[in-house]
Amino acid sequence: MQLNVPTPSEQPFVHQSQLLRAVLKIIGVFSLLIGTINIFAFERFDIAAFNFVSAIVALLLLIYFQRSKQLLRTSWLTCAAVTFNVLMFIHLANGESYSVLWVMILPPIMFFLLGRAVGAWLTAALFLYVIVFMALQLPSAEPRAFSISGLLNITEVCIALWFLFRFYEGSRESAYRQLERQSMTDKLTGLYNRIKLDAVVAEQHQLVSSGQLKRSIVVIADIDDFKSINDQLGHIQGDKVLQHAATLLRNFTRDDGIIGRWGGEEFMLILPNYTLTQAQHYSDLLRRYIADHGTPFAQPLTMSFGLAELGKEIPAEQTFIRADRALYRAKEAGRNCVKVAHS
Ligand SMILES: Nc1nc2c(ncn2[C@@H]2O[C@H](COP(=O)(O)OP(=O)(O)OP(=O)(O)O)[C@@H](O)[C@H]2O)c(=O)[nH]1
Repeated sequence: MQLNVPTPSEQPFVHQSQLLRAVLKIIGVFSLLIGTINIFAFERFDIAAFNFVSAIVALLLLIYFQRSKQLLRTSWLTCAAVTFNVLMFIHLANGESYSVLWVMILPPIMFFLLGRAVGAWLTAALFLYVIVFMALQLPSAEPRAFSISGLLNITEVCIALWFLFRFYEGSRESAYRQLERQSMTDKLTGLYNRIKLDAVVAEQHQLVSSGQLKRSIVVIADIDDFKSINDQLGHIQGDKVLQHAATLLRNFTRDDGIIGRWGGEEFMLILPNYTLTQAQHYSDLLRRYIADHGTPFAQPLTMSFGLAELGKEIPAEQTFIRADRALYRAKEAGRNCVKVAHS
């Protein structure tokens, strides 16, 4: 259950940086392709020159970003370069051959890179500009038949939008999954946190109540005399002992149950389909496994265990209370032992 999760502070930066790099690469590749088409298919060297310049600008921005890591500045420069390029292309083509369609690639780029508010204002302003520009062309416009260049523009814009949205959605989904993992992970130990444990217990309770699961046992495991470990070694080393205890718990339980950090020096293990007797035996083996390993600082490490079965009729919180009372009895009995709450 160990999860490698980036720290929350680096997460948005990673996501935005990936987006920026993808946008610059897409712009670079597209500009090269379209420039080539403009030379060989239409002999529009002026437009092709713009395309090649924008490919070079995209490459330079990519290099600049790799070196400086200036996310916001590079995002603004990218948006400015793309806007300039699209508007120049529309002007050079006099708005003909569906060239105005290219304005459609601006919203995804601006929204991705500059955020919802700035993206909304900028794209609205650019759309307005293009509508006015087209309106001014109306008096001199002649009705034209659908042309090969019009078809190409439509195709290119569709492909560009497809790539942009496909990448964006993939990147958004992976960011969401990472956030989801973070929200259920205890930062210190990498085990499930209390939020996730509450959800697991609620789900198990529901399964037991509906008869889909025969039974489920909640085990609370607490490190003995952890305060004195902290006092002797200091808080930082105390954290390492907690991490070590988490590793031992994870290594022993593997797929047998669901394990997490309940809080402080307390852990919770949920054992679906175990009887109380089986869970008691299992917990005793776990107790011995931990005592045999000690702390990484050659000190004894023991844990006490309190067990309770999730009951059909009683609320899940009552099971926590009963398991906690059993744990209390284990502490009173001298620690390093397992006690069961019998209904
Ligand atoms: N290093 C470290 N210590 C913690 C953390 N969370 C809680 N603690 C410490 O855990 C200790 C728990 O102390 P007590 O509740 O007295 O329990 P105990 O010393 O383990 O005694 P028993 O449970 O009765 O065996 C306190 O000193 C807390 O400061 C943590 O994240 N890191």
